[in-house]
Amino acid sequence: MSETVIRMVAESYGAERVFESIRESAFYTLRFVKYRTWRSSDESEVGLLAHRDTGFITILHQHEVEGLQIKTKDGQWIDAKPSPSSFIVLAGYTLMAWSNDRVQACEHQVSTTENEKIRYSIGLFTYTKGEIHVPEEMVDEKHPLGYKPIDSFGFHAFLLSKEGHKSAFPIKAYCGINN
Ligand SMILES: O=C(O)CCC(=O)C(=O)O
Ligand SMILES: [Fe+2]
Repeated sequence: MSETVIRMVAESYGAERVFESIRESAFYTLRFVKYRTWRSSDESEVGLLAHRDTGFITILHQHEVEGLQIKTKDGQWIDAKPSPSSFIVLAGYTLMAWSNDRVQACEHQVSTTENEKIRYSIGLFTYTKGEIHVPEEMVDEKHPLGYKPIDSFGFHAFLLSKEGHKSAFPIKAYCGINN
C-alpha cells in the first residue's frame, strides 16, 4: 500500500521514472500504540502533541476510539474519524522535501475525547535510506529547486540536535536552499 501511494504521488507529478529508486531506498517501521484512559475526569488530555512525521509517508489505522486530528491548510483542526476499513496517509518531511514542497508535511495530533476507552492505533512509517534527490519534474519556474540532496539518516540526527529542536521547519534548516 505504501508503494502504491508513493507511485501515485510520483505519477501525479509526471515523475514515475524515479519511483523505482524510491522503492529501492525505502524501509519501514511498524508501530503499535496504546493510549491509556484518563486517570481522572478532570485530566485534560491524553494523546500526542502536534507534530509532523519525519519520514516519507505514514499510513495510520485507528481502532474504534477516535483521537487523531489533522490540521488543514487554513489552520483548522479536523477530526479523522476511525473506520474499520480505512487508513489515513500522512506526508512526512522527507516527502515534502523530495516533492520540492508540492506535498506539505501534514501537522497532526492525538487528543482523546473519551475517557473510558483505551485507544489503539497502528502506523506503518516509510523512511528512505541514502540520499534522495528532488526529481527535475518537481522543479520549474514557479517551483525553483528548494532542497539539496536529502539524507534521511543525517536529517534524523539533525532533529536530535539543539538547532533541529528549535527549528519550525527542520527539513528546511537541514537541507533547504535559500533559507
Ligand atoms: O496514534 C495515532 O493515531 C497517530 C500516531 C502518530 O502520529 C505518530 O506516531 O507519529
Ligand atoms: Fe505522527
